Amino acid sequence: MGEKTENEQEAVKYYRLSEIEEQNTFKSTWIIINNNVYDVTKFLEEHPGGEEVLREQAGGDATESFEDVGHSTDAREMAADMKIGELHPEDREKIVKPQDPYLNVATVQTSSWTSWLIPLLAALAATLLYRMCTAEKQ
Ligand code: HEM
Repeated sequence: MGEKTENEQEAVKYYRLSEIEEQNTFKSTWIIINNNVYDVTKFLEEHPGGEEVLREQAGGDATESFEDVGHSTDAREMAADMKIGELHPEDREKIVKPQDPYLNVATVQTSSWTSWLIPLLAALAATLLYRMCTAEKQ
């Protein structure tokens, strides 16, 4: 009793990202953590961190938020009970979130380039204006 056969242990259910993304409702809430898919529908109300944070991640990758909180071993064991499968290997690269901050950094760098160009132009304009004014007096 309770013993798993070799087949049961090996059988991993793979879900495509598109299927997981649909499970973002009250009726069914799935989240992805480290490429594992968890059905947290029944856990929403019990979550010590609140249901809101889980619903925000519903249907998507919650790895970063989950790790940021520094969940206990207990929490990880609870998660293991809710695991229903894994993200399809072909879809794993689609959820690489850490790239986003780098994209943001690039955007910030572009805007800082314009932020020194504008004062430079303003300074040039001021110099020209000053020269024009002093020229009139001579
Ligand atoms: C299956 C997934 C999850 C399980 C089983 C779980 C379980 C738990 C448990 C047991 C705690 C109590 C503290 C601890 O033992 O570490 C906790 C706290 C917390 N969780 Fe989760 N959690 C899950 C996913 C998430 C996700 C995805 C987020 C963020 C989006 C999150 C945010 C938090 C926060 C902010 C706390 C801290 C609450 C506080 O200290 O007041 N959790 N979680």
